[in-house]
Amino acid sequence: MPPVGTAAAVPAASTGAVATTVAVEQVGLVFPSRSGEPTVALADVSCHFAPGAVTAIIGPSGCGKSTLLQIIRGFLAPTHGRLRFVAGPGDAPHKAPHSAPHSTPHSTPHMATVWQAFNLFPWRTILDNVAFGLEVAGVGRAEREARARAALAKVDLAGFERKYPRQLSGGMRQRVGLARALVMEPELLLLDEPFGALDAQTRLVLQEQLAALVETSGTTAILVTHSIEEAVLLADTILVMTARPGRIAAEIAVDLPRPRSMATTRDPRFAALFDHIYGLLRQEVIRAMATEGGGA
Ligand SMILES: Nc1ncnc2c1ncn2[C@@H]1O[C@H](COP(=O)(O)OP(=O)(O)OP(=O)(O)O)[C@@H](O)[C@H]1O
Repeated sequence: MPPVGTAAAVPAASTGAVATTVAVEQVGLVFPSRSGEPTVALADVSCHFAPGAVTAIIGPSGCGKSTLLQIIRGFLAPTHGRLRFVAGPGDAPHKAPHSAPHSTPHSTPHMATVWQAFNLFPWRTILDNVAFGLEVAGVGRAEREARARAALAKVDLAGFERKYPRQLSGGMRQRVGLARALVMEPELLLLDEPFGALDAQTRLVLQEQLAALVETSGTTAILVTHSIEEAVLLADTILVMTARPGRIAAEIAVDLPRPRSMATTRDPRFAALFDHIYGLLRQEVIRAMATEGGGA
């Protein structure tokens, strides 16, 4: 698993993230196979990730969600199609608009990723785990420690700086993972089932915390999840993917007010969105099961 947040260009402390638009244009990816049929993971995926907004990607297992994220991260090259990144101020509905909007083409934005596996270095303290990406980028000790402390405070882990990962619960370790991504002040934050390995109660608390963090960060965020509830709670837009080969089946705007919390899940609009997405997903899951059953 690659280390998190090790890109070379690190914004200076407290400058805040510059949001990035990601345009995915007719992207396809085929995994070759030495024996048997190649796997068509993605077919002609076109979608748009708005600057400063949270976009959730949801779809049946194996439809290519993680593959799409890996392409955006630059770890996989698409077989066809292209990606475009545009730097500019965030204009997500829940964030304050900037006074002089502008945007410029951008080669590769500064990205950070939070994976389901914690991937912390067991021999480093929590502070040194969070500061790792800054250390790799050559940021001096005093600044990186100050930034790491501030990131830990954002995820309610002030006071745990000198502990080691084994001394923390799973939920706390995942918050360290989140702090490690946030400390890099990424223009693009990629979240691949970040809470998938956690128990239900811890997951609820972390979803609420993440909702609060993304509301204030201004970073463009892409969240891959299996949870409809998580998608509706966190996202401005939800992309529902088809069964493999993955395409975008629907793009759904989530117009629930922010701040959102568990109380939001009792809003009738939440239930309506949940049912709509469940209906779309159910069709795709049944289609995926039929394809697998047919041996395709
Ligand atoms: N390195 C690889 N080589 C060959 N096939 C692969 C590789 N990585 C993924 N696949 C296949 O590509 C398809 C898409 O995989 P991917 O992990 O992107 O799906 P996903 O939607 O993220 O799945 P899940 O929800 O189960 O995590 C699957 O059929 C998977 O088996």
